[in-house]
Amino acid sequence: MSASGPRSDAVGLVTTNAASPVRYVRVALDVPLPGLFDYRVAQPVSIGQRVIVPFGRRELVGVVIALPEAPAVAPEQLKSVVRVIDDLPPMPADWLALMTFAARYYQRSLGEVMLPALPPPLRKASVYTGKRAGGGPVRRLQRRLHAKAQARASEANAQTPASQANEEVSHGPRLNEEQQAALAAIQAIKGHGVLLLRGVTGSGKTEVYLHAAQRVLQSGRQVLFLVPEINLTPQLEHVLRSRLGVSGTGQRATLAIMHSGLSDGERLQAWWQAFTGEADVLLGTRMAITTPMPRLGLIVVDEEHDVSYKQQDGLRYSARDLAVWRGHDLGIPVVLGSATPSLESWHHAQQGRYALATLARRARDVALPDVRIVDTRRLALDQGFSPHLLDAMSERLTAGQQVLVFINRRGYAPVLSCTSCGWVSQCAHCTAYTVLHRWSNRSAGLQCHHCGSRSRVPRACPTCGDLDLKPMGRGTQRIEEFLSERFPDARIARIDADSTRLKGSAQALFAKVHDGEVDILVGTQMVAKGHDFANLGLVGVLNADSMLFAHDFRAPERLFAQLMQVAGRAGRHVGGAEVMLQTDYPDQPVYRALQRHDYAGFAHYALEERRALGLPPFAYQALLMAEARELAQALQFLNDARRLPEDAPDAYGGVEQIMVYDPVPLRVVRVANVERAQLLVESVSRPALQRFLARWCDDLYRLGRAARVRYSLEVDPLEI
Ligand SMILES: Nc1ncnc2c1ncn2[C@@H]1O[C@H](COP(=O)(O)OP(=O)(O)OP(=O)(O)O)[C@@H](O)[C@H]1O
Ligand SMILES: [Zn+2]
Repeated sequence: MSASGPRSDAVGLVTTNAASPVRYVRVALDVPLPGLFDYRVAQPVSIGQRVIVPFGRRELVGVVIALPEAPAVAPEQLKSVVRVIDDLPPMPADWLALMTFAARYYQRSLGEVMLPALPPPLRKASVYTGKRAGGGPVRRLQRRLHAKAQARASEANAQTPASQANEEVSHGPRLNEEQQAALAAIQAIKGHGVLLLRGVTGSGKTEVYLHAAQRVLQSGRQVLFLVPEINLTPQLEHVLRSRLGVSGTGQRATLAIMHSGLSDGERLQAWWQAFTGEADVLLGTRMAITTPMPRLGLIVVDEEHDVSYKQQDGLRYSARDLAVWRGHDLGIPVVLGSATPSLESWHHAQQGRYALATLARRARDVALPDVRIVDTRRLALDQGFSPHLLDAMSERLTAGQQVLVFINRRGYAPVLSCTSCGWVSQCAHCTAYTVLHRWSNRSAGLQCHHCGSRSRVPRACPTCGDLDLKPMGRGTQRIEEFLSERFPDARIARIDADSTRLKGSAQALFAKVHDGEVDILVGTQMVAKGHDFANLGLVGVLNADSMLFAHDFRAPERLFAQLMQVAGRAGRHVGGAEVMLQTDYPDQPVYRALQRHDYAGFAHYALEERRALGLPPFAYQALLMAEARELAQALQFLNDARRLPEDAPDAYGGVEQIMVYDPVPLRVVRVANVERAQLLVESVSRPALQRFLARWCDDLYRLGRAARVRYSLEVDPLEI
């Protein structure tokens, strides 16, 4: 397995050849302890190989990081490696370097970063040592693939030879001038460079990616495609399968898919195909970014602004940021595409650190939809709908077009309340209201969207006994119910996290919409992104105002992106489409910019504000979160954490560049009976912040053990 490009940061020293006897190995393990672990070893072993080692009373899989001359502890205390796993070549140096970078940047131990980056079967000791291990998961996979290939070969002999390789590659549309210019800009990148492709919704960014990918494949290299959501993989998979031509070998390029909806076996297969170079293209969600690919030549990050690229638990990495680092390390181009780039990426492009290509017009000869702002302040609304929106819906339905109603709230109603005493339904375990849900036509219940716990709908008010309990506000289910009464002939589909819980159900629902079997689509942000609807003439936006005054400084950016995305689903194949946005605040700059389809104007305004306030991308942040039974404990821990640098000012060199804020409770303080608080750390210098965090983490570890508080540190948090 050869890795290309310069190694910026070699993890180990040298890979010894198997002949010379290695006596000790230094291993990364996925355990909540800092540092690496030394073992004695009798078998030949190389850096990057996996080993099974005893740890406490368990056996764990670890990755060999170094082959030290002498162990870090007394040799007689060393335990021995149980087994050297040799079903794969050692993990390549560029992968080890990526993991080392991620561990350092996100302030986690190497093992906590490395092991979770591997498909689950590769990091479970039991699948190698158990009675039915059958040589381990990789050998089993190889046998399965081999058997499949043989079956296919004998079938092909019996019938006419019509395998995928001989299938006709379909040709896409001719690139327009803007698309050609964007493609040329990607091809002009020599070695590493990031290109930000800003293309309005429906401008044909996908075509640009495809052409860029095709060139890379022809030169014999691999392509990594990242999409923010599982739901977008089938659509892009279909396009890639029909469009990718030959790779460097003269064979039809092959594709592997990776996302969290796969079984462990499926994920291992996709990973293995990318790792061995058998797959030319890997299409996946954020987890795919850590897949080793020996011939990687291009990384594409579609919808690069999407928050789904940030992992929200465990190692809180940004797949987009890792993609940029990986491209740099390998000396290859990275394409970031979006209609509404993140302000971070946009800022880089403005400063010339990223190249910028713009697709200002839609690819098909249609105009962007008209955005109409409906001032709802003096209107009588019917279940949240203005007469304007209802009339417009009737018209579009009569004309045979589809309508999308967007509301970012699932369930029936966000809260149940008592009309006489004001009681509201609250979760017993969280500081949050419980949401009223319809489970079926006949049954309803209350559910907490924070801890997931469910309860029955009380028959009478728990405080005053009144029987008149009413749902307040509305979510997708109530909207769906209302619309089915209002438009009895229309076929209505609802797409949200509830209606798509079962595997494959989202895909089935989207297929119905694409096939024209749906007239009205009611959906949350799940429907907003990426989909190329052909016949959607009207988008109605309800309740956007609820996101206007969130305390997070990124809220306007996120709202604007979301509205641009959802508006962009309208009129993609035929013109004359319309977006109706209902609001009590028609003069908000976010809405005005949306009306003008003015991303650049919005970004300029938002960046100026960030600059004035010293917020990212003009500053760098990290967030320390603490969880405890009681808020006071969490706050105490954070206060102690805040004072740590005072005890050892010299060790924290450069601390004057660091701003540590006061600890604050989270907006939703209690979730599942755990109370939470957080502390923000900020600096105008990324290196200074990194230095501070590295030292701080060591001290936090000691503090945390004594305090019995669970804590986590997030670098570059997206929500504060
Ligand atoms: N050069 C072209 N000529 C004609 N049609 C094109 C061309 N390029 C793309 N298209 C079509 O335009 C439509 C929109 O393209 P695509 O879905 O790639 O847009 P996009 O930029 O990814 O949009 P979004 O950001 O909204 O997802 C598709 O139906 C695509 O087939
Ligand atoms: Zn709860």
